[in-house]
Amino acid sequence: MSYGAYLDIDTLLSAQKPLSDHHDELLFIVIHHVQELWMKLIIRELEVATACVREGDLRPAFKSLARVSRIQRQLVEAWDVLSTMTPADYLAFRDVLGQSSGFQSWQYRLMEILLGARDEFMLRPHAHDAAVSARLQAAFDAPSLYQEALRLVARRGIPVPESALGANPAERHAEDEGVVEAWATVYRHSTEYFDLYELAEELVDLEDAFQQWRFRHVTTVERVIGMRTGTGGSAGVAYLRKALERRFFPELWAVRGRL
Ligand code: HEM
Ligand SMILES: N[C@@H](CC(=O)c1ccccc1NC=O)C(=O)O
Repeated sequence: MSYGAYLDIDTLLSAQKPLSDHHDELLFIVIHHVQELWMKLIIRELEVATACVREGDLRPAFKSLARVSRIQRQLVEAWDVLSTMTPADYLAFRDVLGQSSGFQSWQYRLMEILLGARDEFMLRPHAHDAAVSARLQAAFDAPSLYQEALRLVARRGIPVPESALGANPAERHAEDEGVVEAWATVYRHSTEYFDLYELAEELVDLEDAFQQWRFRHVTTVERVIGMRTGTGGSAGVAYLRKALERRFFPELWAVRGRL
């Protein structure tokens, strides 16, 4: 066994296939590949963390979530490299992208779904791919990390509204006053519920970093293509700004104003 054989480096390094001769297209491809690889690991850790929370086994869940946080730092930092690409550098090869777009990143959607996002539009771009669709749909129909956290809170004897516990996990979770109250109990009695309190803070860290990623994405997009519409057919910057308003754990943010 050699380094190259074990890591299948030839496959890895043959996957960057620029369609133009423009210098920055390789950078554009590498950044996406790096981000997709990190997303692959995040998905695994989120699946493990969700299963652990379901079992009430928080120690390994914290280990996974700590790893997710560190990977997220890498994802956020990666924008710095891409922001060295000027509008002219990007526009030189943008045409070769056709109608392809980040909308079609199934791993990104899976991360959002595992965390608790539930929007039918997320599944549509993947309808043509049976394997991917099945994986997204399975996550969509299963309790999210957040739902498992709320179920654990309820099992500890803190009242959580039945609707938020997810009789139907595929239903969209809207901000719920009763859930804010449940988290307020955890935060007010943090010595009694220390592990739940720690879990809540880990989730806030995770959403904080996710928002930072979205913010750096939209800022990079604005500096590179301004207010142009996206190749995926959206309004571009305006759409991405709207996505910044989507929260996975709305009550964990709301509770901070109530303590
Ligand atoms: C110059 C670089 C980039 C530009 C100009 C850009 C532009 C855009 C635009 C305009 C959209 C909205 C969809 C559309 O209409 O096309 C979008 C969505 C998206 N992009 Fe990028 N992007 C860039 C780099 C990246 C990178 C490096 C990633 C990392 C994987 C990424 C991932 C995504 C994802 C996941 C979405 C969907 C977001 C959502 O629906 O909330 N993009 N991008
Ligand atoms: N939506 C971008 C294109 C784009 O960024 C993109 C195209 C193909 C593969 C990945 C992409 N990255 C993220 O959206 C644009 O409108 O320029």
